[in-house]
Amino acid sequence: MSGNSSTKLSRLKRNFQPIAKRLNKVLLRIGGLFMLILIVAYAGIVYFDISSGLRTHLSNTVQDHGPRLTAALWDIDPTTINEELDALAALPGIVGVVLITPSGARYERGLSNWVENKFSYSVALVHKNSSNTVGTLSLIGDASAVWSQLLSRVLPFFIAQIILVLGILLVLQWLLRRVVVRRLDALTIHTHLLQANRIEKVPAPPAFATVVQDELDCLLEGFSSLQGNVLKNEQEREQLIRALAESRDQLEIEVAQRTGETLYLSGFLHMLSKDAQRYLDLPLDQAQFGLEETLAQTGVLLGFDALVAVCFSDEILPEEVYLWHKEGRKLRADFVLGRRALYKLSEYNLNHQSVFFIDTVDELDAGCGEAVLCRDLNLAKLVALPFNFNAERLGVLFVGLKSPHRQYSKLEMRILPMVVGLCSNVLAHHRQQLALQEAKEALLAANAKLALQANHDGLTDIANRRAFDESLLQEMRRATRSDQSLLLIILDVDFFKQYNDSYGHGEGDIALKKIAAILAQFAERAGDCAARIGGEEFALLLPHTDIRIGKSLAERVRLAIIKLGLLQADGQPLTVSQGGAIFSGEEEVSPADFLRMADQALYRAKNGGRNQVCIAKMPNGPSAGIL
Ligand SMILES: Nc1nc2c(ncn2[C@@H]2O[C@H](COP(=O)(O)OP(=O)(O)OP(=O)(O)O)[C@@H](O)[C@H]2O)c(=O)[nH]1
Repeated sequence: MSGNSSTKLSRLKRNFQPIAKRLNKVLLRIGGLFMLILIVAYAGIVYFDISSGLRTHLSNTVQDHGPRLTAALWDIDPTTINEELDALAALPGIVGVVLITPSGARYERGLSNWVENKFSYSVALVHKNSSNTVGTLSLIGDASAVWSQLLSRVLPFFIAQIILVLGILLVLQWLLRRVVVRRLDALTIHTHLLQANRIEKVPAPPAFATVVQDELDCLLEGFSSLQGNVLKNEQEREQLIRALAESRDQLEIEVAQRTGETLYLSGFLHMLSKDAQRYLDLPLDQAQFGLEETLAQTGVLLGFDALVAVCFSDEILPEEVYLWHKEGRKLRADFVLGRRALYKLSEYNLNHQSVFFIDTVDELDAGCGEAVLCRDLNLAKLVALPFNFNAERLGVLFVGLKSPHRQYSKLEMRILPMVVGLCSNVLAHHRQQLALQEAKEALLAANAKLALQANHDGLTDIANRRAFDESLLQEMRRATRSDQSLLLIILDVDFFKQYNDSYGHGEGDIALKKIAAILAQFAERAGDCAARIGGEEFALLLPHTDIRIGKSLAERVRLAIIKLGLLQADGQPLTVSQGGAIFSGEEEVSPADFLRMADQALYRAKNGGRNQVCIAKMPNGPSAGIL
């Protein structure tokens, strides 16, 4: 306890002590007064008792000695009178004897001043026979004996009274201390300890046995009320704190649960998003495995027994079933749910994407798709979650349980739509990918056809003029870069007009095709090009071919065409004239110049009698001119 608290306690005690002291004084005075009254009363009683005893003693003495003294006075016998008087004076308690005769004679023994003595007894002595008074006898009692006797009797009483009163006072004081002062102390301490932060540890205030309407009672009542109020407030506060703590704990539990759920959900979402990402990277033919992996992960995580994603058939694909089963069970081969064959799965559920529970599999028709599914997969209950994509009914996800007692939890029912969302996205993506692939293939085919049409000659199926021009430019650049020679041969069918005229255009076309096919055989290397560049005019572009090889090759072409056996109407074989040119890669000529060179050589071949080969070199080259 601090110094300040001690001072406070002392001050409190000081404030209450005068009450106790006043009570002590009152008790002391009442006790003293009571004792005094008792002693005085007792002394009075004793005094009267002693004095009356003395009087009785004197009276009895007179009774004893009176007759003899009366007889002696009647007989006037002085001796006897004196003897009797001496005898009387010698008696205890008698300090003086006075006898006065009618004649005035006076006999005295001992104390003579009897008038002042309160304890004297006088009696007239009367002769029994004559009834004459013969004298007056006065006996003087011993006052000192009375006082000493009084003292001897009152003193013990006085002492006893003092002891008794003191004892009573002590007892009263003890009781007062016990009942009042100690309680005052207790109240003081109680008051001091009466603080809000330790109110529950403060002992109950002392209780008085009797109801005393004084300030202590008021104080006590006040303290009790105060403590009661404070305790009540404290209890209410504790209840509130407890309730608050309980609410906080509950809140913490809920937060933890929600956090757990959120973590679980986010983990699940993470898994799904990873799966979704994975699907994008999967080749088309592996989408099924990817989806079944997702179903497996979902089933294992949530503790289901089977997950089946049924994707309805459409114009592109037949019905697809993606399955995961805990024990590896498979579905019957002829299992078909179909877009409209769903048992009990109402139109409403399908249209509104709402979950449909099939709690009792036994209620299903034996032949329906769900019954087959449950039987094959040994399931007791199903939940069906339809899924759409772009307002198109895409399919249904079935989540099956083996035990009829296992329930679908709220958390699961929050997660499953995510799986459904993923399924619908994956399947839609899969189908879109397939459709896209088909479209792409068609486009590629169309493009290829177009490219073919753009670069190929429709009649002869070899390169056309456009492709030839590109090839010529390309190969001239390459020849320049690699410093390699490039051979260009222009071929023109001789007297083809006659042939046409003789056999018709159809036969002419056939001849052109056959010639083109021969040319294609001589342009098999990479970079070689056989093209139809005019009506009956062809070109051969052969990289890495020098003049010697070129001449030999042109000769073989000429012979090969003759060997086709195409004959003019006069029996002569259908021949071609060839004009060639060599580009060494060094000359600075354009494709048009190069082509013109070959054309000039062809012109010379025609003029030279046809069915022959003329090959020219660049005019600025080392061997320019016609060979
Ligand atoms: N059947 C057919 N004939 C064609 C085609 N293109 C051009 N011709 C014909 O080829 C002939 C070319 O005749 P000309 O230019 O007079 O030359 P030529 O008769 O071959 O005589 P020279 O070239 O001088 O030997 C024409 O009759 C054309 O009708 C074609 O695609 N099909």
